Parts: sequence; C-alpha cells; structure tokens
Amino acid sequence: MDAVVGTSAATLGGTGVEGGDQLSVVMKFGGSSVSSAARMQEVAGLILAFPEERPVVVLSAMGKTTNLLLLAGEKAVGCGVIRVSEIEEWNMIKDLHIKTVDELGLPRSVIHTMLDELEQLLKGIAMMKELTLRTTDYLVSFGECMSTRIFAAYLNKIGVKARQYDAFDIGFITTDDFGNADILEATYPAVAKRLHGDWIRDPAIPIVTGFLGKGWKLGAVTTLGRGGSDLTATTIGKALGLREIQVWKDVDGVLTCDPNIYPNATTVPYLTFEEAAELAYFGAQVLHPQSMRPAKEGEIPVRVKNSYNPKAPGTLITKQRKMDKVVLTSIVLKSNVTMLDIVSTRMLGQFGFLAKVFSIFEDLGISVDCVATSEVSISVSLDPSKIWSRELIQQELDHVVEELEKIAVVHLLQQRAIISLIGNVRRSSLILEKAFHVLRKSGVNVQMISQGASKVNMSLIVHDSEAKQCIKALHQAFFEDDILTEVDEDALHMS
Ligand SMILES: Nc1ncnc2c1ncn2[C@@H]1O[C@H](COP(=O)(O)OP(=O)(O)O)[C@@H](O)[C@H]1O
Ligand SMILES: N[C@@H](CC(=O)OP(=O)(O)O)C(=O)O
Repeated sequence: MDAVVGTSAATLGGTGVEGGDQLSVVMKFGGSSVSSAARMQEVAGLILAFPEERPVVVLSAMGKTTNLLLLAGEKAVGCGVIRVSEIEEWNMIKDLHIKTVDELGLPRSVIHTMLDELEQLLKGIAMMKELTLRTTDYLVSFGECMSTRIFAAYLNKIGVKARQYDAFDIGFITTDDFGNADILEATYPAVAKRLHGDWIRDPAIPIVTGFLGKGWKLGAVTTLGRGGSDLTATTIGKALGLREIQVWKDVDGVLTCDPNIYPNATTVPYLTFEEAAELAYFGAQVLHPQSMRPAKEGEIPVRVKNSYNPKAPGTLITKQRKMDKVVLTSIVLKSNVTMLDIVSTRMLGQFGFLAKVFSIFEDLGISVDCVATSEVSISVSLDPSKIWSRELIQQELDHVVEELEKIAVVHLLQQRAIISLIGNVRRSSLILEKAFHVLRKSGVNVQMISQGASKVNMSLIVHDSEAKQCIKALHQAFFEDDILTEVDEDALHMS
C-alpha cells in the first residue's frame, strides 16, 4: 500500500486547515473507497497527503450500503413490524457502521440517532406495507448521512478540523423526480454561499453527503440516480469555481473497457468532457451520466483516481485534448436493452409519424438511447437506467407498445446490447471498417448502427448473448494488436 497511509495530522501542519486559503479542490470518494474503518483511515491519509490542497470532501455510502438499504426496504414491506429487527440486510448495515465507529475509536453516539431513525423508518414501511419512491429516497439517504458523520468525526478526532453537511440542507435543490432527480440552477449560488461562508467564518474541511438533494416543490429528500455522488462533486466544483474535481474510485481511472467484462482493460490517460459524458451515458459505470455537465460548464478539469493505488496517474478529463493520434478511446457495453422496431401504417405523413412516436415517449417519460430511421420506419433502443424497479419497466413497455400500435406495427426486441465505440469520429471509416471486420470474423450480426450527435460515439446493437465476446474481440483488435494494419496506417496518414 502507498506511503500516505497512516499519515498523521501532526506531520501535515497541525489541524491541516488554515483560514487564509481558499477551498481549492473537490475530492469525492465512492463506496468502494470508504467501505471499512481501515479504508476511511486510508482516505484520511490521502486527503492529508496534500496539505497544500483545501478540499471539499464528498462521500458515498460505505461499501454496498445503498443496495442493502434498498433490499431492507423491500423486505420490510412484507415482513411485519415485529420481524424488522430480523431483516438480514438491516443487521448488516447496523453491524458495519457500529464496527466502523468502534474501530475508529469514536463514540457510538456519532451514528446512534441515525440508526434509531432508520429502524423506525423500516418499521413504518412494514406497518404501511408499502414503499413509495419518495420513501425509498429517504431510506437510502441514511447511507451517505452515516458515512459522512463517521468520517467527519474521525478527522476531528485525529486533529483535522472537519464539518459534516447533508447536501439537502445546504442548497442542493432538485426536481421532485425521486430516484433520479436533476439538479436545479438555484443550487450553484446556494451551495457556494453556504460552503464559502462557513469556510471564511470558521475554516473546517467540509464533508458533504454525495447523491442527495431536496426536491424544490415537495421539500423531501431526493437522490440523483445510482452513482450520483460524482454529480454532487462536479456540482460543488462548478458552484465554488474550484481548480480541480477529483473522483477517487477502485480502478486506475477510466479504462478502455469494463474490467469486469475483460480484465486486459488499460487506463485511458486523457478524455474530453464530451467523450466522458458519452461513455458514462452509454453505460460505463465508472462515472454518473450527468456528472460531466457541471464540470464542462464550469470548465473544471476532472481527475479520476484510484484510492487503492494513489500513485497511478489516473484519467484527466478536460475541455479539449490532442486528437491527432487517437483512433478508439474506449469500448462500452450496455446490456439487457430493449429495442422497438416501429413501422408506420402510413396513417400519418412522415413528419407527423416521427413527431407522434417521440411524443408518446415523452408522455410516458421514457428515454431513448439510439435511433435509426427511414421514411416509414424507426428503430429505437430504450434506456432502462432511469427506473429503480424491473416490474415498472415491463408495465411501461406494455403501455408504450399499446400507444405506438395506434399508428404503427411494432416489434419488441428484448435482450439486446449496445456496444458503444467512443473515439475519434474523424476516423469513423477506419473504426467501423475494423469493428465490422472483427465482428464478421466472430460471426456476429449487427442489428442496428447509430452515431451520436456528439460525434464521439458510434453504437452497434447486437444480441445480448454475443456482447461480451464482441467486447473482448474488439478490445484485442483495437488496443492489443501491436502493429497497425496497412489500411490503418494509410487512414492515419490521410486524415
Ligand atoms: N470503462 C470503465 N473504466 C473504469 N471502470 C469501469 C468501467 N466500466 C465499468 N467500470 C466499473 O466501475 C467501477 C467504479 O465505479 P463505481 O463502482 O461507481 O466506483 P465508486 O463506488 O468507487 O464511485 C469499477 O470498479 C469498474 O468495475
Ligand atoms: N451510494 C450511492 C451513490 C454513489 O455515488 O455511490 P458510488 O460512488 O459508490 O457509486 C449509490 O450506490 O448509488
């Protein structure tokens, strides 16, 4: 492990907090980085290893706490009030947090009230026998509320002045879309005023809950979609006009593909905001899909780093980068995608047909990933990521097909996968030639092709069962074959 581990506040200049300096960076640590007491100590060491930085720290819930909370909530609906204390996931959450507090030498009072409230909430869900999206967001908020309280208390204990903040109390104003709320513009001045004001008055490292906000109409706790702490970090970066946004993960940066699918993936050293956004949107779990927007608007560089390997340079995401040598940057897979082939019954003209199709999607709140059209037909892939629950997706699908069948013949194709090739579209012919060569050799038939308007992404739709094999073959061809083929060389010289 790296030398920064175990760094004490004393070696870093007392409290590590000086009033005259401005807050300079955001450091966001995901669940994998703060999954235990030992990990929290390492993260504290990491923060203190850069004494010249004045960080705002954003934390996710510890380890898999968000998933455990969701499962505990689902079980509470059906188990009866008396049995809530027996829910396995609730006990795992309780044990993890109490163990962490004990191992860090903190009083249990740091999380006592939170755990009590959480148990009451689970009992309430059991009593009502229902779990609404609003209650689900409140339920999962306990994860971030506890991790930040523990971490702030630990920093204070080792002599580094820190102050805990719940994002929903410091101006993170969102839409009321529980489970996937959008940050509203009013957030930026409000968050800046609060964090900056407190820092000037009484400097202490801010420790902010990731993932959470407050719905503007209902005033209830909202969440920003899975992985939303990245968005919290970039929002704070923009709000305060900071020098850099760091997102610390358990991998060496953004990789050439998902390492769980193909372990030979390597780090991508540089990305543009556009490439990173496209990569995230098309399913690379490493970044939240919306998180690049504030960074891009504020032109604040984002650095993706590995908290388990801090010396690795990571990935730097900026507005522009040198593209002349770039062909392909990363390959992304989105599995379990549903496609619709919609063929007009010609009751409406061409314009009317496309307008009607998209108005149906709008009315039903369904997002579309990829689109391919001809005059009388349109193929689309639907984005399931906005929805928490599988059951709802099926209901929504039935509904959308029913509506579309009023104007078209509709074929529903399930178990498809989108393979997105993020790269230099100035070399699109080269990329597609190589990709199709690889896929043909693998005996894979591409069912749809679509190029994103952002011009950094080409998407191919294949059957789910073939997708992982495709990723492996494409990765080998684009990133592991040492010698460029003649045709590659020619194309590089021509463009
Ligand atoms: N292209 C990719 N580059 C890096 N990681 C990826 C990629 N695609 C998927 N991942 C997965 O994303 C994980 C990191 O994201 P996440 O779980 O959100 O981290 P954290 O919880 O620390 O914020 C990695 O462990 C890796 O398995
Ligand atoms: N805890 C939330 C938010 C988050 O951003 O988590 P992580 O940084 O561990 O992906 C989730 O699991 O979705």
